[in-house]
Amino acid sequence: MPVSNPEKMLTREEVLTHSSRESCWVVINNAAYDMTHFLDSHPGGPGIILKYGGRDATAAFEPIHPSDTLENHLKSEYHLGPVSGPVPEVEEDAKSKAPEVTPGEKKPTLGAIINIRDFELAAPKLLPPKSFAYFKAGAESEYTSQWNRDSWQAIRFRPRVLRPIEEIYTSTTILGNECSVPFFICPAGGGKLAHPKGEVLLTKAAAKHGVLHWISNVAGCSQKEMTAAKALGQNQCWQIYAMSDLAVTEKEIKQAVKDGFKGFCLTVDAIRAGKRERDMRMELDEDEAAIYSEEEDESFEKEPTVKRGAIWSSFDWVSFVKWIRTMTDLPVCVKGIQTWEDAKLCMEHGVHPWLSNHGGRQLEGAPSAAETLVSIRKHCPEVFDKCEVIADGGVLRGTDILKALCLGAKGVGLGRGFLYSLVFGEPGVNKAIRILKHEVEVGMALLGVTSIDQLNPSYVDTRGLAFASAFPRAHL
Ligand SMILES: Cc1cc2nc3c(=O)[nH]c(=O)nc-3n(C[C@H](O)[C@H](O)[C@H](O)COP(=O)(O)O)c2cc1C
Repeated sequence: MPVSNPEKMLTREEVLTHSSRESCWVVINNAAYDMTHFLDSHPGGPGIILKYGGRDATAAFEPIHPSDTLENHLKSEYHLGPVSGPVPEVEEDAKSKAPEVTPGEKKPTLGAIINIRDFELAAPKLLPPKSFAYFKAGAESEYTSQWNRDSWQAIRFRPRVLRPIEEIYTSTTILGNECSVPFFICPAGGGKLAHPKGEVLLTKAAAKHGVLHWISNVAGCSQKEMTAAKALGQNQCWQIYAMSDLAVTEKEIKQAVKDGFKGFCLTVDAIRAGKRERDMRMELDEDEAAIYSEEEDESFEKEPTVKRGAIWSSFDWVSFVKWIRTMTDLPVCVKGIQTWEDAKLCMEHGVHPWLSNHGGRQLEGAPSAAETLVSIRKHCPEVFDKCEVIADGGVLRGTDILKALCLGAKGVGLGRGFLYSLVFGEPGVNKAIRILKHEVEVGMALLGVTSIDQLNPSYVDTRGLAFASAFPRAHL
């Protein structure tokens, strides 16, 4: 039962007694919250809240929840009020702590990073294993996330020589937004697992370099914080997971329009959470597991790895477009297009195809964006004229970006690359952008082009893609 007088200062002793399924309170930033009625609605499951029952959960709560989460999702009667003294925290396991430096070992430094893969190699030495696993995880055996990378490599260039190359221009537009480079920051949740300030640092670095930032509606920072972090004239776009409570999503979209966001995408490849086993193993927690007896073990009955609320899965092409067009005339992408047939449907419905398999985190065995680009070119090349095709997945290099552009992509996104760079804060993201821009420039010069609009399919040979796809490399 919620306490009757929310103004009353709660005592530490009182809070400590509410640690069961029947009455579960947690303390966040010195205020107590009654979670009892929210336990079964929590997207991450009840176990994790019960673990913090009667305890201070601030350290576990803050990295994964926007600052307005409690205000938005927990009824005000369950906001119990301030607690008079410190409440004990739960001792975190080693998987939740940043690794200690062993004698003789050096922590990776930003100065030593020379490519995007270096950020990935540095991240597990700086991040708690759970956080790294969340970023790195792909679905099931992770061959799709690996295949995303391999498929860019399977494409070869056809460089042209003896062309005068003086200045190189990397600027372009993506959905009408001026961008200094043809790559952008993909929407991704979990930024605060990389850095306490989270996605606001991504947006600051993006502003500094004229890079488009596409912000996730399940980012660790709230919509308000992301808007506040926006520089004057900066282009930000908003990614939508249509949540099962559509009214919440509608409110966000309307707010994003008001706040001057420049475009939207609906992510459609995640109506269920992919089975990310790397992540699941990290989440296995003996304390949580002990809360249930063997008979009560309900794992695999519900979504096992979901970290967000349930998704509205009843849209079809017509109802989605009708719905979004009641709220905005801005450019809209459908993120998660994996076949030429669906790319064509995007064209027919006046939206843009975003070729993505969610970084291999959703359907194991899904095609890479490189493959989908090739099949659109073969079956319905008119899509490239009528729409702006966006691509992401497995991009590590400026040359990967150029290959996608040669095949018709207008903008190329990176998810993990920027999350790993965020481990070094804003300077890390700045460096990632500079590295990619440098690689794009060098690649363009060596290909024999001086501006992005000169890139076309004659600069690539995609024959190797079909052979390479026959031999995927699984990692788990
Ligand atoms: C940790 C993580 C969180 C992500 N969160 C979202 C998200 O909230 N919304 C979304 O549309 N895509 C999300 N994605 C997918 C990315 O937008 C993008 O499609 C993918 O990361 C591209 O592949 P890459 O990581 O190999 O670059 C996420 C990806 C990662 C790795």
